[in-house]
Amino acid sequence: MAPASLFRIGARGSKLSLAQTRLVQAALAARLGVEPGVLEIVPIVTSGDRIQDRRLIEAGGKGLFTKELDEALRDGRIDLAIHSLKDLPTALPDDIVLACVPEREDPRDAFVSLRAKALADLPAGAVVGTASLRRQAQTLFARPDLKVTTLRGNVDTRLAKLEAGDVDATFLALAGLKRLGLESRAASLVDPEEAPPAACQGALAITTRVDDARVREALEGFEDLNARVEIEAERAFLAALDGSCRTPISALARVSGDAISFIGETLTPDGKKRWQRRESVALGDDRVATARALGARLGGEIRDEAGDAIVMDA
Ligand SMILES: NCc1[nH]cc(CCC(=O)O)c1CC(=O)O
Repeated sequence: MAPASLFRIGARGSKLSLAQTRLVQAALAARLGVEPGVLEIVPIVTSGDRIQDRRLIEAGGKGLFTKELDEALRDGRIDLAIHSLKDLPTALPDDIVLACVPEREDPRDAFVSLRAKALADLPAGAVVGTASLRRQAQTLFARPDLKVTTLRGNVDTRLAKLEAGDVDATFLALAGLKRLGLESRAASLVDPEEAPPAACQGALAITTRVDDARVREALEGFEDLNARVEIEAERAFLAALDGSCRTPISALARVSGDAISFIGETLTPDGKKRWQRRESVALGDDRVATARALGARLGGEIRDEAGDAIVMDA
């Protein structure tokens, strides 16, 4: 007889999403002292997965990957939803809450290439493929002599295209490679001081209904407070910059003891201009409030400084 379901966990059905959802399932089951099987995984197809036309994805923004999960929470088809935090919009619907941020995986980008150990080693004119506007801009900022092109698809597809020689190099989140057991594909790791990753990279989000006390209670103690503090700083930075999908934005906060250090930047898509801030402050008693204030202030400073230069036309 199948065990009774305690909670149903919704997530996108992609390989990476299911891999990270299984990790959460195992860790949460261990924390609650139950068999993993009673936390049932329910794959949910999102508009972002269905729509093949990139322009529609850009028009709909990040919400295209979360709307169906929010609806499944509302309908009671699932009790909690797992997201990559970097794909979660900064503003959530009023009835949905970011209930828990589990332990964060390594936030760094991996440089992946069969031709070079690092970006600096690529020959002039080499082609770096990535669908990420941020990675394109950072590449051109560091190496204006390279070519950038879009490289789409899931992690497997992108690695296959690299192997087929479509591009000379790409960047992938190390966290995703690790969760898929593909860490060995990383030729090197990007130093966040040189090119910070996407805000919230490597972190996962567990969302639920605001009024679901049973789930919120079960998630208490599963949160990693340092990860929460870091992502709150990074999301506040994003929100202050009004991160449209068309603005390359990077942000990384790291908590160490009572201090938080933050590095964040935005660039023009052609990589010709970059606005960057870095700062460390003491966290004090209200760690989340301090982190949010820091991210919001630094994001606001960059917004004021860059002004129209970062409001891109389509
Ligand atoms: N943009 C897609 C995406 N969203 C989350 C991850 C995995 C890493 C993470 O959890 O931050 C990836 C793949 C990538 O950027 O290489």
